Amino acid sequence: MTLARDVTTRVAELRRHIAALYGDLGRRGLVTWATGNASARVPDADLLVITPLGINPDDITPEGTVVADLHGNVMDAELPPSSDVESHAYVYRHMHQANGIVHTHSTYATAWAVRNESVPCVLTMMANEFGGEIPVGPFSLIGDDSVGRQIVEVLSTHRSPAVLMRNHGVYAIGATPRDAARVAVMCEEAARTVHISRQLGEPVEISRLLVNALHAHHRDISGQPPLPPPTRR
Ligand SMILES: O=C(CO)[C@@H](O)[C@@H](O)COP(=O)(O)O
Repeated sequence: MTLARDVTTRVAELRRHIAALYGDLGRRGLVTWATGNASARVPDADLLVITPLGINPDDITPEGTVVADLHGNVMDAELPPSSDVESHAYVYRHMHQANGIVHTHSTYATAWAVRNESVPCVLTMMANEFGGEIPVGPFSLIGDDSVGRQIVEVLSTHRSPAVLMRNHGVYAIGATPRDAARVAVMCEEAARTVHISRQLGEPVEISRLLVNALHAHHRDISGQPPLPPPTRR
């Protein structure tokens, strides 16, 4: 594959960034051995950079990441791509503000996914970050774009930038790969706290009005624009 020099530079930067970010997810305990993946859109190039198949975060290197097009076709790689490459590509094609995706099987969030239960919005940090509940998507087979289709479908009716895929794990979307990683960390934090709260009794809800006010205020002070609804193509 021959890329323009500026695209080559961007790809090299994103390869380093995705390798570092995935290593960090491992050190935080969000990805254990090879139970997740991460990707970045390459700006203005219809390409993405994604972690390779079955990689332990301790072992990832920039050279080991995979460059693919936005249909999941591998363009440059030493290793096979993540089995989710077509799903990440589908999300980038349909959510134009998404520039990073992180997938984890983090324990508490995945426990909610196994129960097919959304995490209710009962924390101010959830209102800030997710603008409501963290929804659950349906069971989807892995290996093609099925998971991506469901991510786009579910997130089109929620403000949350994360979705729990039933019997599977977390997919977090961000305006940058680092934002997606932050969303994945927040998702696990929320799932853990709400789970522990439920062991003590029934969590007290936050009204929709207050959730809206908190979310709007957070957007104003953080400068994070909301991800616009997905477009269907
Ligand atoms: O969730 C699953 C399998 O259950 C996969 O997405 C996960 O293990 C990561 O797979 P990849 O190593 O990215 O192919």
